[in-house]
Amino acid sequence: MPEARDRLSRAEHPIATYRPRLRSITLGENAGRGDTVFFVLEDEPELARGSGTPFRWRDTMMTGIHGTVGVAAASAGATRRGRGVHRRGIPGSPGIRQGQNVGQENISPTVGRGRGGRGSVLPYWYPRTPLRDITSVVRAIERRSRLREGEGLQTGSPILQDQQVHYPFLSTPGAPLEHITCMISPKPTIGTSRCSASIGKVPKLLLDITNKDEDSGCSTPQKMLLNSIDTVEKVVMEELRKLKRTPSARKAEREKKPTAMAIIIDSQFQYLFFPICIILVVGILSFIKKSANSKKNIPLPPSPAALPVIGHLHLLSSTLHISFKNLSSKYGPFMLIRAGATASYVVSNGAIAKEVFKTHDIKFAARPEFGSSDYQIYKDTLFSTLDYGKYWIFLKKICMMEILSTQQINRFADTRREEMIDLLRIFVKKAEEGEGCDAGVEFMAMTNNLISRMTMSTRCSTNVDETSEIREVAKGITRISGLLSLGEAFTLLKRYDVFGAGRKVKALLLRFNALMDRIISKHEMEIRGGKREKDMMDILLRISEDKTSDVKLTKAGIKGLFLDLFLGGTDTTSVALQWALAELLNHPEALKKLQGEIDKIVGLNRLVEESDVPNLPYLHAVIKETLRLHPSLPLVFRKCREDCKINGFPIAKNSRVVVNLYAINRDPNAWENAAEFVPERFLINTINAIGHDDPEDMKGQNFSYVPFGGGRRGCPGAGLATSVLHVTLAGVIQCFDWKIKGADKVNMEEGAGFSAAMVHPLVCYPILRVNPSVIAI
Ligand code: HEM
Repeated sequence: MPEARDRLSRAEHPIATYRPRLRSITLGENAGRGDTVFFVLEDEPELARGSGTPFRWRDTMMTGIHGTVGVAAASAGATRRGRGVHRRGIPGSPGIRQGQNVGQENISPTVGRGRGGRGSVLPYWYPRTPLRDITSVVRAIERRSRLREGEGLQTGSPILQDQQVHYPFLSTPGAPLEHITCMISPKPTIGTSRCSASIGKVPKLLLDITNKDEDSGCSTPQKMLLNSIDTVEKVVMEELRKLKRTPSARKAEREKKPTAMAIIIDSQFQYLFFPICIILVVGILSFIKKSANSKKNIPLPPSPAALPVIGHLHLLSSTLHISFKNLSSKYGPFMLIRAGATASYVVSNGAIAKEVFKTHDIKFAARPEFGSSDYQIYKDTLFSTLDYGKYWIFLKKICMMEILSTQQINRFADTRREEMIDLLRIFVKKAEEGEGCDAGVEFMAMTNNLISRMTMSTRCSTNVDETSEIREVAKGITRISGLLSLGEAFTLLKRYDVFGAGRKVKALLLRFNALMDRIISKHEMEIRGGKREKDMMDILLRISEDKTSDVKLTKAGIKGLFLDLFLGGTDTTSVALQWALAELLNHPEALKKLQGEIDKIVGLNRLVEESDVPNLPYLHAVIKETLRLHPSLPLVFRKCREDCKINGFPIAKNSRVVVNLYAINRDPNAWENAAEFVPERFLINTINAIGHDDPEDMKGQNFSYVPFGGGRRGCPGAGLATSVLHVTLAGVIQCFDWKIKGADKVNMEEGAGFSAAMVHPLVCYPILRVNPSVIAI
């Protein structure tokens, strides 16, 4: 109201002003008996005869309907100040022409500034827009009355046929006018069952207002009029809102809108239609299963509030281990997390990890099925994913007694040294050229060469055809496995390989298969030619020929084991080296301390050797602290083989358990300043919770420190990995000072994927600090 009321400056009674032009009309069935009376304002004859009415009908949507109608004395049933039904209902309708001021249709075109000036038929304070609405209503009433007189019956609104007014909330053009007519009619019209009898209260209200206006002398007439308009507006808008909710209005709205289904089917996303349906079905099934479980009163560990279908997926980021850790600080060290249809018990402290790795070791000695399994041509031979059973035990024995035994690792000490020297030479070259290098890339090349040489006596850099192809395959598999985890989340969805990741893995594995066939035949030929046993392939081929063994190692078995050695042994070790160097660069005092220790024990005149490593406790501490903060495989997946209890909660057979090594290694209840890089914590010369002097502490016997997992399925490559890590880092620190490229600190952001690598490449400058002749074989 402020605008209209601000305009009030002089008292003038509207009824007195317009009485000469008022004409009364009666409506409804009782027309003639004076039941419902309306006052209609007629055009002033001299203006009506002119080129246009002063009401500017031609400028509004009511163009061409001029004639008798003006304003009912009490402004029946319309809104004021331009907020009327027409304008609100029809954005951009032709009713308001461009350039025409909104809410000004009552102003005579002859009056420049309007408002009660000469030539205006309305007092200056009169509200501007309701006129059209009121007029259309009154015309409707008039036509209805005329029709009744002519036909005796009314079956619909005559206004519908000629006015074609569109309203946003009803699809039928003009329907609201019909409803307004109904509102104004004191009794429902015969034959129009659509209007409720209850909405006929508006006319009575209007009459009350009219009478009150005439009688009352308590306020200025302008205020009375505006108050009346307020009241009428409220009632009419309320009635319109009710009409909007009628079944017919809703039905019309529904017919107007396309369904979500139609949108999906018509759109470019139609290929997502079936996956979405499947996801929904899976979600519903898992929900039913969950509620069935809760009805059975099976106690469940704490769990965040889940969403239908996706469960807790919305709480998980691509760095899953960090999301789990954050959730565990809220929901405790043993929680239930659902990703789509897959539920996992997540373990985040050493005490519960001990139950999985030690107390119930054999019950958790299996791996859950992964999304990739259906596309895994090695699914029955891959050591790391095989179910616990006779064949897995047989392969584990081969790993621990033959290819990854301490004896075998020692046999390859020279190979490790050669590969380390090659790496250091690359850094010398960079130092001489003053160039920066991506240390991560160089570490990766080195571990690849090392594994290739140990497994099949070939190097990536010298045998481009074979080993670089293996490297490419291994990298591809690791990368795509991230995609597979989505199908994994929706267990049923993986069958459909929605994202095509399964097919890509299969293609890579077929490449690997062909490559391995070539390498195996080459080795077989060499063995037939009397070559002595040199590498892991020779060992495995010998075992495969063993007729006395009750389990046979097939060619497929050899390939599966090799794939595991490549997948498990390259990324993990190079990523750990990268983190170790990055932490040392961010902690120069630790770097200096390590250099001091190596200088003291080894000096600057010879290159550090594996035999020096036991005398370098700070080096051990640095590697341990690195693996504590950055375990290369931060999550360990296990499947429960028998019903059992963990942390007091019953765990059903086939349940999936995820041990979050990352969270355990950073548990603030087990570690002081858990997130800080403090290698000294491993130097304390007493048996403490961490067990520094416990030689088993890297083998998963101390369950607050589990970088290699634990129990039967713990990492079989831990011995090899630690040998490589110690001597390589020692050489890199002994021979060079390091500067970070372009910043004071290395960005330590952790990336997604199985091997928690650094997000940003570790680009740094080596500065030689030993005589280059030291770096020689
Ligand atoms: C820093 C280096 C490494 C780290 C941090 C690491 C960590 C791990 C972890 C956490 C597991 C899962 C253990 C569990 O389920 O409890 C694992 C499994 C495995 N690792 Fe490693 N690993 C490393 C290096 C290696 C190397 C060098 C090899 C072999 C050349 C290797 C071969 C394997 C294999 C074959 C498995 C599967 C064992 C099974 O399923 O029974 N790893 N590793």
